[in-house]
Amino acid sequence: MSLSDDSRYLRGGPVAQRIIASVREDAAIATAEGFPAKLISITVGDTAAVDVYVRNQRAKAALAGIGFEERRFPADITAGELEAAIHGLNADPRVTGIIIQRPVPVHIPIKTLQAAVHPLKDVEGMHPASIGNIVYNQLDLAPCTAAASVELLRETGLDLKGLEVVIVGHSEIVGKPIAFLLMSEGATVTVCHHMTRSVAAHARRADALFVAVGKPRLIKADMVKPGAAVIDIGINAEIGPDGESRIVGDVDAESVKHVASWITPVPGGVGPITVAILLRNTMVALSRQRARYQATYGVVDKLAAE
Ligand SMILES: Nc1nc(=O)c2c([nH]1)NC[C@@H]1CN(c3ccc(C(=O)N[C@@H](CCC(=O)O)C(=O)O)cc3)C=[N+]21
Repeated sequence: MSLSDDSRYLRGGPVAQRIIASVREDAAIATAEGFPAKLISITVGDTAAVDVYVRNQRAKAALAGIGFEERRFPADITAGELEAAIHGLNADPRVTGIIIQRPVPVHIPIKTLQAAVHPLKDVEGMHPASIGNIVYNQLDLAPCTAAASVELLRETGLDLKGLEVVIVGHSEIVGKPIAFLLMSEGATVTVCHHMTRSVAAHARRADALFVAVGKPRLIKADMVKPGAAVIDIGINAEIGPDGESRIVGDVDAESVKHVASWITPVPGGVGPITVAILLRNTMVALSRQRARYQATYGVVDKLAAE
């Protein structure tokens, strides 16, 4: 059976399309009510992985009926100048959401930038106040890649309650939020990282294995439990046998597909859903902003009318 039509492949495209269709309906209603959604992307310097992501954001935002603007800043900008730009966007009522594309140059502390975005405009869920929500089981706006990976696991139909999940990689933006999302769903979660003694020993116990470390083909067939679901979040650029640049994940799909019951292709797996979730988060941010506006000024309007 060929790779592409093998039913063990969990493909992200159809899931992304479903999410975008629903976002499109919400965005059309909000626009008709006078609240068009607008997403601002902030890029600092040049990175290939960011270019792919931003290109897809622009295309899918257009499909969904969400405004999209890219602000590019040179790599030698200061943190203070960037913060000032973010404060300007926070204050602009036409701006619904702000995403700061990672990575940023080393002289800029990403945490400071993340914290500068107003929590109501934080469409990535990476502000310390937003990421706290997922600890409290409030899951409607979670970091995009993490939420996308969990959506793809849902496609298996596996019951998440009590599921043995192992996550390889404990980054703030992927591994840690996946752990919290799945704990909220009742899964039993193990998180492995660079100090874990035997990643293989943990990985082999997993009913669902998530991998987000950025090492091509790290996960081989002998690290996977027969029948497991393997969610590959890696995005690594490498030169293929034809001399062309290509994207590969962290899982050795060729060997793992003979052991796992489900695996996610790269590209075409988690990536497309990540973009769709970003747009969904933008609509969640918009409704929170409208609710805040109503709570603040609705009272004033009512008093004025009396
Ligand atoms: N603040 C921040 N948040 C991120 O989530 C973030 C980031 N910065 N910086 C860059 C990485 C990378 N990333 C991608 C997401 C989707 C695709 C994507 O759409 N991939 C498609 C298309 C690939 C293609 O067109 O070649 C796929 O995998 O099928 C790619 C890359 C998010 N990241």
